[in-house]
Order: sequence, then structure tokens, then C-alpha cells
Amino acid sequence: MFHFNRRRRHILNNCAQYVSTSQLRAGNKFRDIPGPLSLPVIGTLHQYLPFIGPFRFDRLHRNGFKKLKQYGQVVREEMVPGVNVVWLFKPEDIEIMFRFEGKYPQRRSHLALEKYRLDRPTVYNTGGLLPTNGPEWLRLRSVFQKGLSSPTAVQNFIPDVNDIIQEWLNRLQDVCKTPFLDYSHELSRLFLELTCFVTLDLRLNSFSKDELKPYSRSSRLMEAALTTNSCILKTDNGPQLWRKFETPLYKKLRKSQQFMEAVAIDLLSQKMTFFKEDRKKTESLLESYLSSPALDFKDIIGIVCDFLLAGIDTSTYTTSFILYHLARNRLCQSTLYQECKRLLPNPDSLITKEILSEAHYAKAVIKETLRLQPISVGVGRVLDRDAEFSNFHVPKGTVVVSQNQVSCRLEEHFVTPNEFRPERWLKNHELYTQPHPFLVIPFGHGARSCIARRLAEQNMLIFILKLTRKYKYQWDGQLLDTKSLLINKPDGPISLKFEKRL
Ligand code: HEM
Repeated sequence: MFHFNRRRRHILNNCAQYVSTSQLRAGNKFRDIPGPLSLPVIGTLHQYLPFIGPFRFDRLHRNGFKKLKQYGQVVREEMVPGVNVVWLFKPEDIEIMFRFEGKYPQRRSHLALEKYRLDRPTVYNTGGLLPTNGPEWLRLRSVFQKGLSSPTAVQNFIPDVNDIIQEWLNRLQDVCKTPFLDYSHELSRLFLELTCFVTLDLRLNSFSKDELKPYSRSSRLMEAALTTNSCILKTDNGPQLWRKFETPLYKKLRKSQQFMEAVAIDLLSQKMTFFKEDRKKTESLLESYLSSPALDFKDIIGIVCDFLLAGIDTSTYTTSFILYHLARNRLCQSTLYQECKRLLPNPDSLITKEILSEAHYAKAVIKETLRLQPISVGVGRVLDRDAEFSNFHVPKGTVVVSQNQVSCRLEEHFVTPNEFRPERWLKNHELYTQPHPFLVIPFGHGARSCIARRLAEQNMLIFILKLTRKYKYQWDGQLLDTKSLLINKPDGPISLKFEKRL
């Protein structure tokens, strides 16, 4: 009897669940979207408290897995009373998010950075490209992307990028003798040098003896970018007390930005003097900005700071994960080496655009790394009009965030999703399948996608080809996962052992 009752109760529960789900599908109201409990005043903040709540602010992908499991493909979270975020897991819903982004795709991020800049009208015209929304964003974006969106413009950087990477590799010969080195700092230095070169057409010489010192300009710039990026997520979420008084977090952001902006102004002024002296040079990115009637000096200070913020850590962390996977997967590293040997018979050959176009395995390595460890858990948009996700109504103005990092690790989308298998991206390989186009989007999508995607991919490609041609490397550290600052950082040191190939 007991068993019968228990079984019936079980069936009834299931029926009740089924009925309520089907009713929801018919009703599909915004407030019906399942999600974590939100309390008055504190919203869902208690869910993130250490030892009490199930979620962590610095592990967004793990939160995402838990939310998907507990609440389903569409999750609503009232982070602060009245402020909702909708998390999307299904690629079909993610596609709808982009279809409803409107003429001026909006993100709600970098709010404290925007305040800092708008409070300084003598230095900046706007909050910059990262936080600005609406027509002002479009004005900035249209001019700033000119030298970065066409393949030919980006290919012009190849010879100089080749040289800078070669310099870094020359230094590696000595550096790799240092035991227990965390290579993330070395990579940061490389991507700082590349970002400054591309943006300002200027070398910082950050591998020089003086610049390697902890308080040098380049060391402090790397630190400033990291500090600002680490403050963004925390100041974007939760109560925005920093709007009323200077909180410790806002103070950190202000100080790091003040340093970055002082360097940007200094370098820009130097560069402008130099242009006056040397007018024969082919036009660089900075020259095109300076000669654009749509921009003034204050706009350019903003974009230089934005590029330093968005360019260094993104490429450093992605390259760190690329090396992590290759160092742990001998077969993948050896396949890549065979490709490098074929494309660069002489290890010191210069990289050309033809070589890059043939580097199919190397490109698959980058894509596979970004599937497993994308630079952000997903992409956010503020809805431009009412939309429906998996039959749930979501009103205009709501912040919606895709959860691609979570979905890319689901078996329903990829075979052995947690394994590093670059071959799955090679058209003639048996593992190849074409996933939904809105599943692997590490650079975002549409008009507001990463402005420097081509450049970032090109830099990382040149780097792994040149490095793998010359060095064998092994992993010498712990297993890595991502830790969410604003972007996903490896949660441990980049411990590698290098051996020069004969
Ligand atoms: C591995 C390298 C990189 C990855 C994975 C990456 C990824 C992203 C993503 C996901 C976005 C948001 C896209 C969206 O909302 O749809 C973005 C925006 C942006 N990225 Fe990148 N990025 C990388 C490197 C770079 C570099 C090297 C720079 C500059 C030198 C840069 C500058 C920017 C800027 C300025 C934006 C804001 C664009 C806008 O709002 O219009 N990124 N990036």
C-alpha cells in the first residue's frame, strides 16, 4: 500500500510538473521564467555568498551549468530588485537575441568605467567604445573599425608582428632556463607590445632590461589593464554604491585608469610630433584616426585606452589556454609541428599571408581552444524590442546574456565535448560536424562583435606557428579551469617546459 501511494504520488507529481510546464508554455509570461530566488533589497546576492550560496561571482560558467540543470534553457535572475538578467543556453534562442539587438546593439557593461570617463570631460568626449550605447557608439565604431575590418588592412601588420614575435622568441631562449616561471606574464608583455604597436604605431620595447623591471611603464600598464578589468564585473553587478561615493573598488579602477590615460596622452603627443617630421610613411591606424574629421584628440585617447583594456588580457589568456592544450596533447602538438615544418621549411622564414591562409590545423587549434575556454561566458545584449525565447516572453530593455561557454560543453552539441580535439573543425576529418552557427561565437556576433577579431586571430596564429616551429613544450602545472574576472582568466599559473627543436 505504502509503495502504491508513493508511486502514485510520484506519478501525480510528474503529471503536475507536466501540467504546469504546458501551462507555462501557453502563458509564457516573463515572470514565469524559472530562476534563483530573489529577496527584497538584496536580490540574488545571497546566492553568491561564500559557504552559503551555490554560486560564485568568479566562476560564471559553473554557475551557468547549475542554473541550466536546475531551471532549464531560459533562466531569469533578479540580481538586484527590479533588475533582471535572462540567461540563454539554446543556440536557437541566442540567435534570436542577436536578431533583436536593433540598429544600435547595446551592452550593459563597463558602467563604472563610463562614469569615470564622463566625469572627466576635459580628457574624454564619451565613455569610450566599450560602454557607450546608441548613435554615439555607432559614430565611434564606424570610424575606429576602418583599419581593422578589412583583411588587407590587417594583413599589413604581418611583417611587424612577425618581427615583434621573433624578438620575444629570441628572449625565450634565456627565459626558459628560469625554473617555475608563470609564462602568463611573458605573454602579457608580448601582447602589450603588439597592442601598442598596432594602435599607436609605436614600440614600447617592453622586453628591454629597463622595461622588465616591476615599476617600469610597461609593467605598470599591464597591471593597470588587469586591475581595471578585474573591477568591471564587480562594479557592474550588485548595488552601485560607487555612483554615490568612492568605494575601494572604484578607487582602484580610477587609479589604474589615471595611469593608463596619462601614458596614452604621453604616447599620443609623442606620436603627433613624430608625424609632423615624417610625412612619407604609409598610413597607420593611428594616422587614419588623427586625419579623420569625425574624431578629435579626446576620442582617440578613449580608443587607445579601450584597446589597451581589451587587447592585452584577451589575447594573453587565450594564448595561455592554447599552449596549455598543446602542451598536454602531444599528438596535437606534433600534428601542428608537421604543419609548421611544411609551411616554414626554414624556422626563421618570415610569415606571409599565403602561409597563414594554409595554416588549417593551427586555425583549428585556436577555434577549439576558444570553444573550450572562450574569453567570456557569453555575450550580453539589452533587448531592443520584446522577444520570445523558448516560448517565454521577454520585454524590451531586458539584459539578456548568452551562455555559450556552458552550451559548448554539452553532449547534445559536440561529441566528447570536454576533450580538446582540433580535428573536429577540419572539413575532411571524420569528427567534423557543423554546429549551430550561434554556438561557438567567442568574438560575439554582428555589428557590435569584437572590433579587432581579425587582428587578434592573426597575432595568435603567427605566434603559435613560429613558436611551435622552434620549440617543443610540455605542461608542468596543474589542471586549469577559467576564473571569471570580466573575462575568463586561467585559474592557475602557465607552467611550461620548453625545449628547442634541432
Ligand atoms: C582572443 C582575443 C579576443 C577575443 C576572444 C575577444 C572577444 C570579444 C568579445 C566577445 C567582444 C564583445 C562582442 C559582442 O558584444 O558581440 C569584444 C569586443 C571588443 N573587443 Fe575583443 N576580443 C579579443 C581581442 C581583442 C583585441 C586584441 C582588441 C583590441 C586591440 C579588442 C578590442 C575590442 C573592443 C574595443 C570591443 C568593443 C567593441 C564594441 O563595443 O563595439 N579585442 N571582444
